[in-house]
Amino acid sequence: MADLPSHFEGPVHIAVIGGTGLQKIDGYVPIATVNPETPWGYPSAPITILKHGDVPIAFLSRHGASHEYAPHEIPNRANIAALRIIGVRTVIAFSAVGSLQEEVKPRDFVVPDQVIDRTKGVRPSTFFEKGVVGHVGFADPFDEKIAKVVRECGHALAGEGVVMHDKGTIICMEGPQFSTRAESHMYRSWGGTVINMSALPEAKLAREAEMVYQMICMATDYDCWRSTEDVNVEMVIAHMAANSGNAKLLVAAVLDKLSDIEHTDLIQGRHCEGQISGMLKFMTKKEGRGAEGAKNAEYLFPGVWE
Ligand SMILES: CSC[C@H]1O[C@H](OP(=O)(O)O)[C@H](O)[C@@H]1O
Ligand SMILES: Nc1ncnc2[nH]cnc12
Repeated sequence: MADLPSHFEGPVHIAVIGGTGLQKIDGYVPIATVNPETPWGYPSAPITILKHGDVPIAFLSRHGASHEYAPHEIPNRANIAALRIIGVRTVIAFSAVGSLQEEVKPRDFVVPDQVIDRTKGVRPSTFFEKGVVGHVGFADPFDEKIAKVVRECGHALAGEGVVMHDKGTIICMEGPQFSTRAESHMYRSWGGTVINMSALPEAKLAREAEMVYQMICMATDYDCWRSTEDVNVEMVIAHMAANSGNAKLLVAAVLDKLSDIEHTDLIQGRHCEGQISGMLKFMTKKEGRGAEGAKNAEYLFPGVWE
């Protein structure tokens, strides 16, 4: 990667954020690595730009190039801001999750449609502060249009052994320790389908940044509610490694589908455009706006205060 250009001309509309066990995606030619410094610092790793026909793809490793960031240390604001500044409007986020339901077996995929926040407030989770107030709708944290594409791709790969669950609620816990048995049972009673440590604030920040965001989960364990074998890191890594072929097939199919001309407006996030930036100006009156907060919002949305 060292000798790749550190600049890429032209916007990249689609990004994949890879998580545990998906630190890179193979089969694509890398054409650049970019590492923008944002008002919130640098992303967790340089962003690789991959050649994919006429529709380049950005890839970012959530936990860093060597998995050096624990879930609570991930520079989520820098990650989302850096993707936004290079043009990304659609994020496919991949996550290794514990299953909270019998029918979601290790190595199955889930396209979540809801999330319950069990993080502990220690992660910076908004771009809007320091004299700029913004409240965004988050009733449906993921994007139904992208979810539909992911589901279709998943079901089309059934012959390859891909098992896809069309809906589900993620419990996003703080970690880095796994849950207690009592917590795991409680999450089940809440209707949780799967559990991870990284859906939030990533999804909230993507919403604030007017980006289309959909997580794809792959189950790696039954957490600790099932009283069989309790989750541990080796188990997570082993299932991820064993099924990484299918994970990559699925991601590739989704990228191919999203690159179709019919999805141009979707991947450019046209249906979200202006929803957040349009609201900011009316929220905090000009005379009360903080210089730093205003400058940060301007970074995300050039011209927002005009
Ligand atoms: C290694 S087990 C816990 C770890 O795995 C998941 O990572 P990611 O969502 O980035 O795939 C989970 O969220 C935890 O961060
Ligand atoms: N059981 C679990 N709890 C939280 N995050 C996870 N990631 C994978 N398995 C997990």
